[in-house]
Formats: sequence, structure tokens, C-alpha cells
Amino acid sequence: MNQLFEDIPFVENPQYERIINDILLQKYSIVENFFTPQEVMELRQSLLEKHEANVFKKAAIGNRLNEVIEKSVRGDVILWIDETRADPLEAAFFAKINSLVAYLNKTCFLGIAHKEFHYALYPEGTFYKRHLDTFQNDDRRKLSFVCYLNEAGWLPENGGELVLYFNEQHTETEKIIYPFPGRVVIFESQLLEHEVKPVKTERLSITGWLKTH
Ligand SMILES: O=C(O)CCC(=O)C(=O)O
Ligand SMILES: [Fe+2]
Repeated sequence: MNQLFEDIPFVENPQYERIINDILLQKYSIVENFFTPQEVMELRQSLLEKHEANVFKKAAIGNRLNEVIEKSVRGDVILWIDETRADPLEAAFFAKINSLVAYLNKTCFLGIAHKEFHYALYPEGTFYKRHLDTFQNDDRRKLSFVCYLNEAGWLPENGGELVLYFNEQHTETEKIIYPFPGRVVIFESQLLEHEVKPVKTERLSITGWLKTH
């Protein structure tokens, strides 16, 4: 028989299945072991080295053609990561992201075709006021992805918690998420307003978006 499609065996991935179920049920998912502790530690070192080399920029609001730096809205500094020029560590980071994206596209027909990721550092005293990620004038953003790179022993008192807001039947509820090292949060970019509460100790992360077309 003439086979049109290759028989690529589909292997169910329990971690990805849990992420998909979480997002379908509650619009977000929290994963504690998406990256290994070693990867998290090395990504933190990489972030800190690049930050010391003064290549981070003040994060802006608005789209990329019309950026405004507004410290009353967000005070973090960021560095976009270019996948085509990724070092081995960043390449390993993107390999895991790409594996998740391939799975999502295959099982959920999400049509993720692009992605953008940046390192982020929130100096003490900074925050990111409540917003929707599509407020960057980019409705191609489907899923927001944050991985926290703080040191082991991060305490809730350090501030910088991510708060997700839910509006159901005219009642607002919130979910508070502490930026513990290695924790990954994935949520629906177009549906969930969220904010980063004021940071009392420098807060490190990689944030990105999985986008259509
Ligand atoms: O760092 C976080 O917890 C969220 C960051 C965020 O909301 C953003 O960069 O759009
Ligand atoms: Fe955001």
C-alpha cells in the first residue's frame, strides 16, 4: 500500500498532558520540574553575566514599533534571546520549548508557529502593574510562559509574586504564584490579566510567548 504518512509513533507525555488539562480547565498550569535544577542554575548564571555586561534594556510597553518606557507600569529590565544565536545552554532551553510546542500543535491543533523569549530582571522596588499580554498589540500571542530563575531558598516575603486574575460570573478571584526557582507558569495570554507585585529582592526569570502565524 502506498503510505502517504510516515508512521511516527505518538508517545503520550504525562507532563505535557497535565499542562494541557490544566490550561483547558483553569487557563493556567504550574510546572515545578520543566527544567532540571542544573539548567535553572546555569540559566541564572547566564542571566546574571549578561546583566553585568550591561546588555539589558529597560522593558517597554506597547508594541515593538511603538515602545514607551513607563516605570509606573513596569520596572523590569530585559534581554531578548535570539534562538538563531543561542549558546548551548539557551539551545537546550529552546529544545524543551520546541518539544512542548510540537506536542501542543499535534494534540491541540494550536498552530503555534512563532515564539519570543527574553530574560527579565526586576530590581528591588519594581513591579509590573496588572495587564493582559496582548496589550502589546499582538493578538498572535496564545500562551505566556514564565520560568523563574531565583536562588534556592526564595521566600514569599521577597515579594514579586505573580497574581493571575479570574472573572467568572461577575466575581473576581485571584491566584497568587510565588516565583520559586525552577517553577514554570504557562497561561492563556489573551484571557488572563495578571501582575507582578512589588519586588523586595532582585527577581530573575525568562518570559516568553508562543504565537500563531
Ligand atoms: O514574571 C512574571 O511573573 C510575569 C511577567 C509578565 O507578566 C510579563 O512579562 O508580561
Ligand atoms: Fe505579562
